[in-house]
Amino acid sequence: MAFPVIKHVRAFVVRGGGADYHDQGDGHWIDDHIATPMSRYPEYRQSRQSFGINVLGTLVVEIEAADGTIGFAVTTGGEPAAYIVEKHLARFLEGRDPTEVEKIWDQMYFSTQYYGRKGLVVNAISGVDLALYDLLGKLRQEPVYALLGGKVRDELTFYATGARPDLAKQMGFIGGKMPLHHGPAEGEEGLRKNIEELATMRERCGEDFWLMFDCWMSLDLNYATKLAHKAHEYDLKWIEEALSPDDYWGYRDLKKNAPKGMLVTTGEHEATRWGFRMLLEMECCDIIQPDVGWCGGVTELIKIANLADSKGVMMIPHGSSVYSYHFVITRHNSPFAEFLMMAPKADEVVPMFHPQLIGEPVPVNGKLKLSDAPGFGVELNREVGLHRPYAR
Ligand SMILES: C[C@H](O)[C@H](O)[C@@H](O)[C@@H](O)C(=O)O
Ligand SMILES: [Mg+2]
Repeated sequence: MAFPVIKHVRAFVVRGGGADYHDQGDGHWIDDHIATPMSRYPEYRQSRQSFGINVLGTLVVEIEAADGTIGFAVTTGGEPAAYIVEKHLARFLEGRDPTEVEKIWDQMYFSTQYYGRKGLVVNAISGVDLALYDLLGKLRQEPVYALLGGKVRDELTFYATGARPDLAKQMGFIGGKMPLHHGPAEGEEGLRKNIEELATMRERCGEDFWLMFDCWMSLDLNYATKLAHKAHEYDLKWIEEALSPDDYWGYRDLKKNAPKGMLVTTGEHEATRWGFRMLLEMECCDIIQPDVGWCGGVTELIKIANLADSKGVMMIPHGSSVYSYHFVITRHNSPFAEFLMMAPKADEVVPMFHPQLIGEPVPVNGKLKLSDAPGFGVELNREVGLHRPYAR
């Protein structure tokens, strides 16, 4: 079966929520005194937007085939990522057979290795790779999960990330991951407040509901160890991304220090098979959490997930809407998925990448059956104000 060649690659930017889901309005739980590496500076402690967590905005990648079929994807990256797509990556796609996914990925990665390897450049590569999978699904008239080997279960089961695990339990989620609000700079008082918040949620949620802390890279090994042991009293299921993504040695030690039965997780700011090989071979964590829009896309996540599977480590992608759902449903070592509560008070289920994806599915009672619509099963909302800063 011959496929139409790729004619155009276009990169757009969009502001206001969507794939850059930290780009929210005032009063949102996701920007309310959450501990970060910048919390050591009091002026940057209350709001992550104050230090620029939302500076990039959303990157939209569109890939148009010669027959007019368009695949697209959204991720975090904004104008700098759009520049990389238009000025550097597009040359490896335009005029090419869209089924050459591995060769295209290889050329995108190794042509940018001298200035990329992780972060923004791999976000851009991920956006292109996701758009290519969406295009392939539309050309083959198959959902992406069918391109990845098919479903291993009928539906997805979710935990919820947000400030209100008690409400998440009422909505049918299997667990609630809370943002950690106080880091080492706030001393013993901050540590006490963290534990008090956990104790309150344990009281409201009962014994069996999963509760987790998301520490967003904010801690040091000693603080993380103390937090884990104090939280063990309230049956914290996992402590997430406690340390810097570069501190593989610290994660190795935290996994040894953590109470028996508590999971150590990380990976959302890690990238490529090589980064995750380091986490796995140094035995840094019990669950890896790559974001498919940041780690290299589907093509790279296949390699990452298989590495984890070979070591008996769960791979639960960081919340990335349909882009992770289509992957998770095909993997035995991904038994559940993350859903990020994007309602400002975390009190209702709204589409994670709202308003960018038309037809974006959401869990109902904590579960979701994916449709068999082609590609990732969503369409781009062209009313969101697409801007193409580096049109060619
Ligand atoms: C809730 C966390 O602080 C982040 O905002 C969240 O995006 C990420 O860490 C997650 O695991 O969902
Ligand atoms: Mg996280």
